[in-house]
Amino acid sequence: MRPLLSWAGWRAVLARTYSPGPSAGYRGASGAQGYVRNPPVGKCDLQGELDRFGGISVRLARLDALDRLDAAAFQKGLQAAVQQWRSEGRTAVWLHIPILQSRFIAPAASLGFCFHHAESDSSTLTLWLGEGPSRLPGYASHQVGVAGAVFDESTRKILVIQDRNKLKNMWKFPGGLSEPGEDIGDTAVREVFEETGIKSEFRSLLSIRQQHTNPGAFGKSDMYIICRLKPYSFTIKFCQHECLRCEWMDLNDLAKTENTTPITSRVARLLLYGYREGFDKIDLTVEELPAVHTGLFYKLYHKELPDNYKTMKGID
Ligand SMILES: NC(=O)C1=CN([C@@H]2O[C@H](COP(=O)(O)OP(=O)(O)OC[C@H]3O[C@@H](n4cnc5c(N)ncnc54)[C@H](O)[C@@H]3O)[C@@H](O)[C@H]2O)C=CC1
Ligand SMILES: [Mg+2]
Repeated sequence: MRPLLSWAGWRAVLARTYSPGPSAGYRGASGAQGYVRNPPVGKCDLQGELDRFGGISVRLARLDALDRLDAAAFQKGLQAAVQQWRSEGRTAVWLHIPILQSRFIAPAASLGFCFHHAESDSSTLTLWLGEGPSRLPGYASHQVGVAGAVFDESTRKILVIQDRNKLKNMWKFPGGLSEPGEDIGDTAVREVFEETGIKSEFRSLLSIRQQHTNPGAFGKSDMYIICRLKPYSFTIKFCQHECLRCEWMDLNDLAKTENTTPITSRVARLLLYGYREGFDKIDLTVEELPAVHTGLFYKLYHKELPDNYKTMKGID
């Protein structure tokens, strides 16, 4: 068996942090902005990253000798490293721990580290070193659910389901949770298809509900967004796992029935208003725009803006 890495060796490794250089370019999950890939440091190649807010990001997965390190040696080394970072004026430490190295969580916690977030295969702990209370941003605060109000203008019918897993069965729109990285409209179309077999396309965003300490969101806040969709198939083949019933219902009936949730009732009435007075009265439409700093694109939802206002041509 190879010997465990000594405290002195671990301290030397951990205490070595790096400053961003001109070739910085990597953006870490912790929000790390500048980063330089460093030359290997002996057997333990610590990738210490300094972010643009003066915090240090330590990824234990990048340490060569991790398997040979015991929790007590880690704690001593981390304590010494924190002391050094503090003396260097660092603002915070982000500690990324692979799930199989979770034995390092308790020693870090005993030094004041707290959980910031966890993904399926790793956890991230933080320690604020700066002045006053922590200014580190929290992790995701909401779960996002999206439903599709699939409305067929030619028949005035709307697609509704009753959820199999609810104690009280009320009519509601098919929908479900958004996948990471999924556009709102795509979630609505996917969920509607999975739950009802109906194919549809996105038209607009109709409403957003925000609810805090939601039991279905693990006590976090829930954002529930309802989209207007246009159907292009009509034969229902509903999911037996999730739905008890599914049907095309007259929009007037849905707007008047008591056997529905308040949010479904309100959106049915909103749709009826849009159907009679023009959907432009109720629709938030979407446009893709480029992000200035990242070169990425995003979707912006708002009431339709006349072209002359988009270009500001002829507007004083
Ligand atoms: N006011 C309304 O009309 C309602 C709105 N919502 C909103 O819809 C969104 C969620 O939609 P859903 O249709 O519930 O999600 P979903 O369609 O993504 O998933 C629901 C399915 O996930 C599975 N599932 C969920 N929790 C589970 C657990 N703990 N164990 C095992 N299986 C589980 C079940 O198969 C369940 O049928 C949320 O944003 C929520 O607030 C949900 C219900 C009613
Ligand atoms: Mg669902």
